[in-house]
Amino acid sequence: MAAAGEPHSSLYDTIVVGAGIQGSFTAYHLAKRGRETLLLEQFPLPHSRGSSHGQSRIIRRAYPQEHYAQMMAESYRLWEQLGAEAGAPLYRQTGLLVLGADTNPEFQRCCQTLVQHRVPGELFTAESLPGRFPGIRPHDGEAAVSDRTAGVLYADRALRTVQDEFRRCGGALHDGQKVTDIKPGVVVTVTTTAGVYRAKSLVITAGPWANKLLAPLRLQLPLQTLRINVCYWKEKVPGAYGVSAHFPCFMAICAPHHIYGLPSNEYPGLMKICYHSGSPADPEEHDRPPEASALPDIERLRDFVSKYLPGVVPEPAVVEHCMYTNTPDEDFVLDRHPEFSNIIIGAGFSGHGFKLAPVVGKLLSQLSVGEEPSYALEPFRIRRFPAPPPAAP
Ligand SMILES: Cc1cc2nc3c(=O)[nH]c(=O)nc-3n(C[C@H](O)[C@H](O)[C@H](O)COP(=O)(O)OP(=O)(O)OC[C@H]3O[C@@H](n4cnc5c(N)ncnc54)[C@H](O)[C@@H]3O)c2cc1C
Ligand SMILES: O=C(O)[C@@H]1CCCCN1
Repeated sequence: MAAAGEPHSSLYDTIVVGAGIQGSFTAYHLAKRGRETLLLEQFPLPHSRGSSHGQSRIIRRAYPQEHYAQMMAESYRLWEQLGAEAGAPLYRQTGLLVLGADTNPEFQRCCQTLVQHRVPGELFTAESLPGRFPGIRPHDGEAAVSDRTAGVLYADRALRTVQDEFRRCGGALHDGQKVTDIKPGVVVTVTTTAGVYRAKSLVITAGPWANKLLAPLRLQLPLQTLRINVCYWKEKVPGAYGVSAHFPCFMAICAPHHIYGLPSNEYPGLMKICYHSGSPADPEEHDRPPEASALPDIERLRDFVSKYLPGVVPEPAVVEHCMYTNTPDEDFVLDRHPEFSNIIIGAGFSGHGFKLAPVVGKLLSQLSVGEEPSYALEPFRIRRFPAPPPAAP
């Protein structure tokens, strides 16, 4: 086994490009199995220009799609295991409320998966909900279902922990090295701004930069990169919507996009409440201030806060930024490159991939060693997208 951080072979089993949560988990699973693994990251770590930074993410089993609800059972176990290995918990159970019109099909599918998977929780009507959670004011015809297993992942800590554990298992992590060229073949050659590396397989988990890396490999996925405003809102009474007051996470099924919130914790007195969409942006422009036309999301959030959360000031107190990489159906891409079978792609996590990263990493590691994946990968195949029209002559 290699000493921490030191490759001892010029030919790696696998190179993973991108040390966000998906690449870091993939590398961790590989190193844990004794594979010689190199994880490459373009920016010095930690950084906040991709999708995996920040203190919090929701973890939940309340999913309308069966395939995610199923994967989440294992994901919880793997998060628990990683926390135990590192000696620090990686999430806090707070519960989650899914709020929606009781006739909404997505709301009903969430209820069904929770029942099918025997997830502990309760169903509330618009009348019964305020008795239990006085901070939320639902409207007539709305209902809520709780997922008691849900909570808040400590995202920054989780990312650092999985990278530390990867190194502890003998993996090499080179940050501040941008991959500038990939030569496919039985042995893949990867050139960075600092060196040339070779491996038997390559995993690309480049977040919003995925299509930039795939273009020279003659592949473009239908990905849309969005800049998301991450908004924090002031509680009128500090702590009233806090984890200590047992306020849960929530996900409101609204059209055209959901609104979700996390109890106050990371910034005392501030609740994180966000819109599940943003404005199209190139990841290189992540830090550019938004144009006025990019703010309808904040208007929608103000309206939601004033209608549903009477104890929260309807004006964002802090706005940070993060990137989504969306597929048209918001399902992930977990697949082999159609031409180069030893190049594996993990992309399009569509704003909901953090909680699933332990399982995603396992699946990508299985694909890269040529093993049968533990879950059916049909929902995640590249071929579900219509082929792009041929380029004009
Ligand atoms: C505001 C917001 C809220 C979210 N909320 C939730 C939530 O509550 N629950 C949940 O489960 N998920 C949530 N998500 C989604 C989740 O955070 C993402 O799905 C996940 O972080 C995606 O990780 P990634 O590794 O694919 O991408 P990234 O974190 O972007 O990682 C990709 C990495 O690749 C590197 N890279 C790119 N190109 C190169 C190159 N050429 N050479 C070397 N390195 C390269 C990048 O620098 C980057 O570090 C949220 C996302 C956002 C933005
Ligand atoms: O993955 C999640 O749980 C959050 C909340 C809902 C919208 C997407 N992101």
